[in-house]
Amino acid sequence: MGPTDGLTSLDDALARLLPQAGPVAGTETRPLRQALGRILASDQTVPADVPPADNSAVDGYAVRVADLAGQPLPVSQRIPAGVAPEPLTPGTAARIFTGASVPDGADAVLMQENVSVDDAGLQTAQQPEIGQNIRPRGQDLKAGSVALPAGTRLRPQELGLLASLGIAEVPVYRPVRVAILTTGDELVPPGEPLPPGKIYNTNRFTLDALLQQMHCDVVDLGDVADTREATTEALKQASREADLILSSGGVSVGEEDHVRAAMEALGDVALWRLALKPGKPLAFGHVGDTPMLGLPGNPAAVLVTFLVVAAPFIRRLQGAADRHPAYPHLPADFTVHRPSPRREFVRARRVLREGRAWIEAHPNQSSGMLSSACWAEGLAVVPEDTMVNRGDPLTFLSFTDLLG
Ligand SMILES: Nc1nc2c(c(=O)[nH]1)N[C@H]1C(S)=C(S)[C@@H](COP(=O)(O)OP(=O)(O)OC[C@H]3O[C@@H](n4cnc5c(N)ncnc54)[C@H](O)[C@@H]3O)O[C@H]1N2
Ligand code: MOO
Repeated sequence: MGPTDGLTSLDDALARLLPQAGPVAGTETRPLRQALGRILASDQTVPADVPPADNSAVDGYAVRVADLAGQPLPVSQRIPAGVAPEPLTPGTAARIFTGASVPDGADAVLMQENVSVDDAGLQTAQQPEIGQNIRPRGQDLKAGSVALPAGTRLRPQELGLLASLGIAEVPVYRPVRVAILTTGDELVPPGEPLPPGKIYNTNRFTLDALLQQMHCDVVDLGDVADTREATTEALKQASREADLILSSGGVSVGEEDHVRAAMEALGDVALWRLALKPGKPLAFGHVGDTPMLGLPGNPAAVLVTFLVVAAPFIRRLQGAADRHPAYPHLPADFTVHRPSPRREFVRARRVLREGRAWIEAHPNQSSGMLSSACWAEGLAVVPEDTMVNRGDPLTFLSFTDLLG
């Protein structure tokens, strides 16, 4: 078999994999301050109009527009924010402040910069429209409507919106538990001396941090020796404790690559080898009933396969609604002369040149290299079997977009 024969396209792989991930069973109620990043488990309806009353958008004077024919208008009341006003006495104006309730009978608010006020009352040359500078009751949200549907990820603005409804705690899905195991006899934990032939374990830290950013609970099974027995034991433990298992390394074709064989023996390997660069040897299957993604060992392949395969899978386990973001297409400031049958995710960043944004690719795309991922702010997508000339538009996925 040639190096690209029998590879599954990324789109086919995702189409097979994602429907297998449904929301985890189990919800919990969280106070707003402890709900950041979590996924709403039920629709949140609006209990009462927001804002609850017509209120002023400016500091100034509330008037009835028709009364302006009889200027000057005496100032009959003062309405700071937080006070319930009296109805506006006909033929008068009310001093009012931003956010304060507009009195019944008033139909516009004049900015204080546009009026003069003396002992006789208020005068203005303005001809306000009806409703000017009034934020109407229910402008933000109407009672009974759905403010946020189930499946919404709670960002700072959603938490603020829930507070504006008077909601103090929300039902959210429980965190997804993801087990990580890193395999390889060459691995040494950082902080220890490095004997000849060894390298520091990189992927354990990248994966742990990616999962933290996705608000998952991490079950860290640590470094697993390159033996069938150790791998089997670790996978069994992972399947008992986690909703998803992520491993790094040991999925390629060498005889030291035990992960795929152990996975097959304990469950199944439904998919192996994707038309993806980096990340070709990725394996998907199950250990018992627990889904598992066996990511390749190369550190940049771990990052890319997590972002493009594991992250969408995790979002579904979390109960997050599907997203269909329109990613920007930007001209490439690089070339690809040799088309590849694997879709390539190129470590890249945006640069301003000639008055517009271009995608600059790191010159070294080795999948063993993380320094290019640190230089980058995202991934440019080079489609399968495609040459790239300078200026050709490519999709740019920022790391932030991919983790959202
Ligand atoms: N004959 C073939 N060899 C390889 C193929 C192939 O198709 N035929 N594919 C290559 C590709 S592409 C990749 S990617 C790697 C993936 O192999 P594995 O997933 O089995 O990973 P390992 O062999 O265990 O490790 C690969 C590489 O990554 C380093 N590594 C592993 N874990 C860590 C870690 N936690 N921290 C830092 N670095 C790690 C490991 O030392 C290796 O250098 O296979 C190619 N070979
Ligand atoms: O698919 Mo591998 O991840 O290129 O190095």
